[in-house]
Amino acid sequence: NPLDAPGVDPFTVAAQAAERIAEISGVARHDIALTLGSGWGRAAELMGETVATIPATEIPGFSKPALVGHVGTLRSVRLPSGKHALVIGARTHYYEGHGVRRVVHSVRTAAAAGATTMILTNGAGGIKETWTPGTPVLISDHINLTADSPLEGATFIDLTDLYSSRLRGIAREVAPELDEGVYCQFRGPHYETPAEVQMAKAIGGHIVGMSTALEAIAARQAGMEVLGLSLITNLAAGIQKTPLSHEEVIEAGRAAEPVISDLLARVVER
Ligand SMILES: Nc1nc2[nH]c(I)nc2c(=O)[nH]1
Repeated sequence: NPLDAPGVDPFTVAAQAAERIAEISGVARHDIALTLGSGWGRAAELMGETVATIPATEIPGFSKPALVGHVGTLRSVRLPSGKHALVIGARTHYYEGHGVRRVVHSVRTAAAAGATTMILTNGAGGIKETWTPGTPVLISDHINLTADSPLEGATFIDLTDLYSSRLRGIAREVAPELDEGVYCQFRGPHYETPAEVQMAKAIGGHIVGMSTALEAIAARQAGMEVLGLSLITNLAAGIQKTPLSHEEVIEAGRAAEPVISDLLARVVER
């Protein structure tokens, strides 16, 4: 992967990736980009007409998906407004151990492709007991527990209102019932112990996951406006009485898919 070469500039690779996307899709500029996490996969076809479906392996810096079910493709979608959305279905997770550059490459590529809005979605564990599996929630802020950053060198970036209150306002106009919470990114790939979930709660977290925070920081560095949405597919360990199971997670995501994909399509239309 070109991003692994020592001394390579990740923004150069992102520019090459954006160029390739423009070539293959025939779309010179994408106005908005979305990363679809567990349970959000259906949103792409609901939000507009797919102009091109691009295998991630065709694009410099992207890698084959590690998760079964995560189809490693990017889609160029023409929205009813005539704008274009770049839908990224090939997220690289931090726990794959390929380094932060690979984790945030899709965001940097989206910015290089012209996107000024980055919508980050994920599947996550819920700490708030009122959230049942299948509940989508807005991310109001994050706590980055990875002890890592996509920023290199003295790039002191402000992260105030990182999860745009303007975009959250629009989302709530579309779906007033949406709750919100603070997202804690753990390194994973193990789920948290009940004690770690209580720690996350004690430090102000409401959602536990293994993605998104590092991507959001990179999106801010690229000057993009960020909207984050978590699909609560399970209550975090210790919050619910039964042990976590990956099957339960997949099932909850599948059941919620039509609802949240429609929600996302309506938010994007705005
Ligand atoms: N860290 C963490 N990530 C998750 N992703 C999903 I789906 N559920 C969880 C969870 O309970 N904890």
